[in-house]
Amino acid sequence: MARHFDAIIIGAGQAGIPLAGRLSAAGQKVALIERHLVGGTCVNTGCTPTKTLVASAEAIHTARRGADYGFTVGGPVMVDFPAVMARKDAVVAKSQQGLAGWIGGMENCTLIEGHARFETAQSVRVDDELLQAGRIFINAGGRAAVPELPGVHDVPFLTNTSILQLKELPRHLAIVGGSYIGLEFGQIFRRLGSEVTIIEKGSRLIAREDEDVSEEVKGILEGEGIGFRLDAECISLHSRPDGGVTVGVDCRSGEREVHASHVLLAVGRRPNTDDLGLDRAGVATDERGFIAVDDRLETSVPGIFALGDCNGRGAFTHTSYNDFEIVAANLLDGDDRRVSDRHECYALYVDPPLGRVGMTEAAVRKSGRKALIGTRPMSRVSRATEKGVSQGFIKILVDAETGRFLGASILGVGGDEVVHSILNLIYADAPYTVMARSVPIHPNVSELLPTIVQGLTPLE
Ligand SMILES: Cc1cc2nc3c(=O)[nH]c(=O)nc-3n(C[C@H](O)[C@H](O)[C@H](O)COP(=O)(O)OP(=O)(O)OC[C@H]3O[C@@H](n4cnc5c(N)ncnc54)[C@H](O)[C@@H]3O)c2cc1C
Ligand SMILES: NC(=O)c1ccc[n+]([C@@H]2O[C@H](COP(=O)([O-])OP(=O)(O)OC[C@H]3O[C@@H](n4cnc5c(N)ncnc54)[C@H](O)[C@@H]3O)[C@@H](O)[C@H]2O)c1
Repeated sequence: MARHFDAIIIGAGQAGIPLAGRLSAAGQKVALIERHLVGGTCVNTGCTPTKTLVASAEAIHTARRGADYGFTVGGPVMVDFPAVMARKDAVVAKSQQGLAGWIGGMENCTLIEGHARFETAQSVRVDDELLQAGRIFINAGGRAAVPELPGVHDVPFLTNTSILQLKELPRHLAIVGGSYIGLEFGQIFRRLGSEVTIIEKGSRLIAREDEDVSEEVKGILEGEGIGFRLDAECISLHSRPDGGVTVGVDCRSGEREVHASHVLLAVGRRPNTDDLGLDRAGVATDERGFIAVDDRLETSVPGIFALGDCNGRGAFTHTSYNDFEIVAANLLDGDDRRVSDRHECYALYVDPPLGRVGMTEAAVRKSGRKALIGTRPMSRVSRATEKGVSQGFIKILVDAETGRFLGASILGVGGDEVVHSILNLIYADAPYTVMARSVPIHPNVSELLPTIVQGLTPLE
C-alpha cells in the first residue's frame, strides 16, 4: 500500500526546504525526503563551512600583517587548527539546527529519512515504503566529480566533503583543479599554515573569467606563497611510504612531480541523478546526467520538476533558491516566472573577493556588439588603500546602443557586495546613466562606480 501525498520533494537542499514550506503552508500534504543531512551541500559541505573558514583565514592573515597596521601580537601568529575547525562546525550546526526547526514546524510536511528512488512517474520508494503524489520535485544536488586519473583509486584523496573533517593541518596540500573550490580551499589552507600547490590542466586559473582576472587572482595567491602548476598534462597520483601523495604533473616546465601530504580533488561536480531511478519515471537527462527542464523547471514528464544543481541551469545556492521561487510563483501564485529571466551573478571567495555579474569582456568581444568599457585599479580606490588591501580592479561593460550594463568583474575588497549595485540596475533594466548620476557614500568602493561609468570608452 502506498502512502499518498500532494507533493513529494526529493532532497532537503536549497530549493527543497523552502518549497516544502510554501507547499505545506498552502495546505498541501508534503513528503520531504532526505538521505543525509538537511541543508544539503551549501550548509554542510559547501558555502557555510567554506565561508566560515575563509573568515578565520582572513583574520589570521590580517593578524600576520599586524605590522602593516601598526600593531604586534607578541610573537608569530599561532593557528589552533582544531579550534578553527570547531568554529566551522559550530556555525554549520547552528545553520542545520535552524533548518531542522523550520522543517519540524511545517504543518502538513513529513520529513522522511532515506534514499528516494522512482518506481513510476508518480511514485517513489524509500526503503520499504512506497510514496505516491501528483507532483514530484527533485532537488537532489550534486557531488564532487572524481575523474579517472591514473592511481586515483590507490591514494586517499580528499574532496570538499572529507577535507572539512580533517583533524590535523596538512603539511603540504596539493589541489587538483584551479577554479572556485580549488582556489578558495587553497587560500584557506595556505593562511592556516599549509604549503599549497594548485595543479590545473588548463593554461590559466578560473578559465571562465577574463584573462586579466585570472592573472590578478594568480598574482594575489602567489603573493601569499601558493605554488601553481598550470598546463598540467597527464596528472597521476601515487601513494608515498610516508602516507603522503605524489602528484605526477608532467608540466611543460618545472619539476614533474609534486610531493604532498594530502591531495584535494576540485575538478567540478556531477549531479546526483544516477541513483534516482529516473528511467522508471521516464525523466530525460542530458549526456552529463543533468535533468532536462523547460523554462519553468518542469522535466520531460509533466508533474515532475527539477530544481537546483541537478538541472544544470545553475550551480549556486542563489540559483537553487531562485528555482524554488520560480516553481512556487508558477504553481501557487499564478505568476509567470522563468529561468531565462535570471541574470548570471556569483562571487569567488578568495580574499579579496571577485564579484561577477553578466558577461565577461571576452564574451562581449565574441558577441560582436558595440560596447563601452570602464576600468579602475583598486590601488586608485581610496577605501581599498585605507584598508590596506589594494589588489584587484573593477571592470564594467555597457552596451553602446542601449546603455544597459552587459557585465562587470569587481575583484578587490568588497567586490562580492559592490557588484550587487550593478546587478540591481540590470534587473531594473536601467541605463548606466542612472548610476552615473547617483551619489554614493564616501569612502566606499561603490563610490567609484559612477566615476567609472562617467568615463566609459568604446571597447576597441
Ligand atoms: C565547497 C563548495 C563551496 C560552495 N560555495 C558556494 C558559495 O559560496 N556560494 C554559492 O552560491 N554556492 C556555493 N556552492 C554551491 C552550492 O553549495 C550549491 O549550488 C547549492 O548547495 C545548491 O544545491 P541544491 O539545492 O541543488 O542541492 P543540495 O544543497 O546539494 O541538496 C541536495 C540534497 O539532496 C539529497 N539527496 C540527493 N539524492 C537523494 C535521494 N535519492 N534521496 C534523498 N535525498 C537525496 C542530498 O543528500 C542533499 O541533502 C559551493 C559548493 C561547494 C561544493
Ligand atoms: N564561491 C562560490 O560560489 C563557489 C565556491 C565553490 C564551489 N562552487 C560551485 O561548485 C562548482 C564546482 O567547483 P569546482 O571548482 O570543483 O569546479 P569547476 O568546474 O569550476 O572547475 C574545475 C577546474 O578543474 C580543472 N580540471 C578538470 N579536470 C582536471 C584534471 N583532470 N586535472 C586538473 N585540472 C582539472 C578545470 O580545468 C577547472 O579549472 C562550481 O561550478 C560552483 O558552482 C561555488
